[in-house]
Amino acid sequence: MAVGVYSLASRFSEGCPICGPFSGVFSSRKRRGSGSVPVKAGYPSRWTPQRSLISDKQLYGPMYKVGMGRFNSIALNSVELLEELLRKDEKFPSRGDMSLWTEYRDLRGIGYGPFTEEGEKWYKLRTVLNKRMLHPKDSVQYGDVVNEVVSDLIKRIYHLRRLSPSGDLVTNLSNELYRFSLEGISSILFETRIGCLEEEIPVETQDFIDSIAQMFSYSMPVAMLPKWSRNILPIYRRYIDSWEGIFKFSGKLIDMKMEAIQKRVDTDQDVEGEYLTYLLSNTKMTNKEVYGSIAELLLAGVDTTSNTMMWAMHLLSRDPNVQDTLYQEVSHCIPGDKIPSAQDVNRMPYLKAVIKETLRMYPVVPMNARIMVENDITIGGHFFTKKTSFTMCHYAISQDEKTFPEPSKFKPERWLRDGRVRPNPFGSIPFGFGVRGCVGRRIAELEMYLALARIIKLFEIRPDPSIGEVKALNRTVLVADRQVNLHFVERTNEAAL
Ligand code: HEM
Repeated sequence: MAVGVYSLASRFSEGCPICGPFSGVFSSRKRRGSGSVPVKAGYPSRWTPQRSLISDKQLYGPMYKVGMGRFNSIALNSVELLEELLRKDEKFPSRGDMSLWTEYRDLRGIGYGPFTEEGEKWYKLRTVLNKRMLHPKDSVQYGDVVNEVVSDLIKRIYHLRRLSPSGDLVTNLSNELYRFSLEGISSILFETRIGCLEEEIPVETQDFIDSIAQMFSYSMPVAMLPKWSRNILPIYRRYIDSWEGIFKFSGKLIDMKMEAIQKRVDTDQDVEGEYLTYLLSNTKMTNKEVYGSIAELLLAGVDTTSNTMMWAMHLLSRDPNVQDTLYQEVSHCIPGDKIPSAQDVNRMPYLKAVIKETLRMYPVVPMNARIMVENDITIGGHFFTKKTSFTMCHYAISQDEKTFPEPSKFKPERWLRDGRVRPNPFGSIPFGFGVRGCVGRRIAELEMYLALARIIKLFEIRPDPSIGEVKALNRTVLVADRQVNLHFVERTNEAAL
């Protein structure tokens, strides 16, 4: 077995709130007769680490050490090991060191949110945040809000098509879907629209979008550079400025909501509202925690949803049969010009299967991490001391042909509950697992279902052959390696809006 050092820096994006990979040291001891854990050697040649996870498994087996300096981890690359680890998850699971994000919060006295908080405090925070968000019935209440945003997305698709020379092409779909997702999650979290789908994005909203992009792009250099360089190089200042921009924008919207609530309280009126109102009127949460949590929910909820939608449309455009089956289901369940409601989605199993299969082929979070904080642990017959960091190789695991025959084929029917044997549930867990799993799952699914159902009802989506073969890159989330354009060929007319 090869022995050497593997560069984690080229494998992970350390700004990643979900992987939390720059965390901890590991220490393993072999159990009698179990052999040692192989160490992965060499550097990947391109930024396609999710694909190299598949070849790693062939070279090193399902468990191997990856690391650089003090950043080490044990990669788990089989469904069995993944299940074993997650079934032993601790009461307060941890993904690892989040100091890159907590530093700014400490500097400004802002509370931590669900990503950055740990231990019992994290648990208490999640108890409040989960309500009105995590149960499938909770998401139903956001159906109308999401549908309003979907209507604007569809108007925008019509507008962009009209501008294109062929009359039906939408270019740079990722960018359009980013605007849709940010508008969608903001309208739920802030209970207000922020204009991302308008032709001219309002200046404050654009500054906010730029701040998010800046924060992610400066995370990497800030993590890599020594602390003493912060006063000399401008990078750290820019990184801090980006957080200022994020909190300035979200803080202003939260303050406006607080004022509105206060006015109602002062005039003895009932306080009614959606998620932010619920958080602000919840006595278990301080305002500091609301600021921290809303910002982290926003940051987690945009690229994840938008890239998944982009991959779904990309896959559908390349598979007319799947697209047609989806169209048949949607038009049967949603006759005429009716706008699908959150409840209607439950009558569309194929729609749900399309998203599930998209997330299997392109798990937007291709790797995730866990650190056993409290206890030593045995995985696959190997003993690891507490504080060991584990990397869960979701991308490779969901491409394993033992769990998913013909893994590179887009087959939504694998997920149908029509009597067939369904795959091992740990084979594809795009939203994570257990109490630390994704809090926004139901919201994300609702947004994707409602948008996709309406788009497919109105348009046949076709690929743009000029862009060539689209590959996935790991940039914290799985993104396309090029600009994706799609033809939206109209099935009916604009009156269906
Ligand atoms: C397709 C869309 C999405 C995918 C695939 C996704 C995936 C994930 C994954 C894999 C995790 C880590 C779970 C774990 O460690 O077990 C996570 C955590 C999280 N997600 Fe999502 N997510 C999506 C959308 C959203 C949305 C829309 C929101 C906000 C409303 C959101 C908020 C969060 C938060 C706050 C966490 C951290 C939870 C914690 O540490 O307690 N996500 N997500």
